[in-house]
Amino acid sequence: MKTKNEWMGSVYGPATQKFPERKYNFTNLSDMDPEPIYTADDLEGWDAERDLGYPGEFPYTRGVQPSVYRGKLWTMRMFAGFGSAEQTNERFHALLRAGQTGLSTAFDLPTLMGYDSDHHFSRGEVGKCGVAVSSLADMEILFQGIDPETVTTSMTINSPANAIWAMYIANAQKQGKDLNKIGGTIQNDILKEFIAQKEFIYPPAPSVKLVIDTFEWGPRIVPKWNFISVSGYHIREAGATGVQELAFTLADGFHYVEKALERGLDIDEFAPRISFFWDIHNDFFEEIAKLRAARRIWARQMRDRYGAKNPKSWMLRTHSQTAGVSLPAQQPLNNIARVAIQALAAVLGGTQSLHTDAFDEALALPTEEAATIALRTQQIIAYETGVAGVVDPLAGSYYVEKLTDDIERAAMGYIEQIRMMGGVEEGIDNGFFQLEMAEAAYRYQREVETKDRIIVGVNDFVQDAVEVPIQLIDPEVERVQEARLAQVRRERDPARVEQALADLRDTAVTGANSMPAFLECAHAYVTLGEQMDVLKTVYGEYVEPAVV
Ligand SMILES: C[C@H](C(=O)O)C(=O)SCCNC(=O)CCNC(=O)[C@H](O)C(C)(C)COP(=O)(O)OP(=O)(O)OC[C@H]1O[C@@H](n2cnc3c(N)ncnc32)[C@H](O)[C@@H]1OP(=O)(O)O
Repeated sequence: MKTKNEWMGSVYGPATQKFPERKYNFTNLSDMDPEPIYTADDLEGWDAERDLGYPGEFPYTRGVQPSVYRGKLWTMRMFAGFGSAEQTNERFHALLRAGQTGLSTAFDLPTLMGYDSDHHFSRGEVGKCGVAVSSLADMEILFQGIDPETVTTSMTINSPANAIWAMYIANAQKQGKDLNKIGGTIQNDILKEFIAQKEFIYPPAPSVKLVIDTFEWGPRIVPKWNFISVSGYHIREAGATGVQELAFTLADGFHYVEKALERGLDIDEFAPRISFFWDIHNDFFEEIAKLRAARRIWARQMRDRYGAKNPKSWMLRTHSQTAGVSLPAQQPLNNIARVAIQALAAVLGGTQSLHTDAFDEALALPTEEAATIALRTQQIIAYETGVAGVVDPLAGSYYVEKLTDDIERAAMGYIEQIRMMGGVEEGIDNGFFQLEMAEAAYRYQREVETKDRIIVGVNDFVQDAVEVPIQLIDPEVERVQEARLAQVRRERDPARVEQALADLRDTAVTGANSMPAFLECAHAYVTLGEQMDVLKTVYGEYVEPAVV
């Protein structure tokens, strides 16, 4: 048989002289330039036992479970939340009735920033991009009729994660639920807030301390809970390439591991409950290879660098979401096709949990119809295409294996660079992440503007605007929240509130684990804003330095 080079020289070369390659930018979204073809010659030095293995075994390239989707389909977990707790509770029930298999909560901006709905900073934003939760009273309504022992719930909350998690747990305790049985995830990934999304309150060091409190407390008290979802999603949405997303996110994950080890925690006690979250963009094979490379890097580093012995500590389990940033407002119905392709990549990449974006995402929060089509897209992939019937069906593809290797190598290059500069917190301080991402975003935008990269409906194949109905938020929600907060403040025990806040403040002064104090605050109906404010008196507030 000919070698690849021989074929390129004797067959491909002459053929493309006669009929030249299209003048098009074939690079993927990480600026890697694929060759026209891959063969066994590209896998020289590749070792199937070392680099691929079997599903459910180190290094987990092929998936964390031996049976992957033949055992259990990925969790269909649609991110939802708007308006009041009552309205979101209704949407949650509708999604479960439609066949969704887990819940995922979107909070409004005031909640994400640690402000109560009646704070003057919250005006105009209450219930807009998610649900408003200011105290246990809201949490009780939000999850009414949903059993925390049978439905796992994710909550996208970062700076105020400890307080919101404590409210969820307090609500379960009030219903007499067994904390050993309740499962779910809090995002709780503050590092990517400093890198990308910018929803921070305190400076990096105390913020990371609060995260490590959950690493210590979670496995002992709520053992089935994933107390972190280390997130590449927001890094990617802020302009990073796929390789940068992978590298920066894994570097964040390693940073948390190192901080937990510094605290003296046992790696095999906390690491099995670290989870991840990736953004799945348009380049189909790049995204599949990214997920495979992510599992392999995590497994290798956790075993060989950090000395974890429990195989569960080596397994990178992940949620994925189709890329919001890839869904333009122009010709929005085309986004249904984009989401289907991205979701297929997430599934072929072996995700554990998936959110599919609604086609109207660029315009507003999804309407119920748009959210249902997005869920149905997952169900079509799961039940009609056959892709869930064979484990890691792309293994052994010359291209996919080579790309997995290349992405692993490129991401490890970044991870080593970050380690050399002194770690993630140093990279935040010196603007490294921001500059790298800005450069990548600029390059991408230039490619779009010069039509070096075609986005259908945006810079080519354009047509007149198509109107679609959008979801509007009733401003009345602000009044509902104000009234409920007033009632909470009137009816709670002020002495208990005062004591709970004093105890929470003490943890910031002494460095003690804050979770017991957050839990008591939740039970005492201390509001979110009051809790965040008392910690500000010790930790201060973070002001981002200018990056030049
Ligand atoms: C963009 C937006 C914003 O900011 O605005 C956002 O951030 S939205 C962000 C939204 N984020 C999310 O929704 C995060 C979602 N994350 C998660 O659900 C989790 O962290 C996850 C990724 C680990 C997935 O957890 P999950 O419970 O859904 O799924 P798992 O795969 O862990 O499955 C549940 C249980 O079934 C077991 N299991 C699963 N598959 C198999 C199999 N084939 N054979 C045997 N057992 C299996 C698992 O070990 C586990 O058990 P056991 O538990 O006993 O091990």
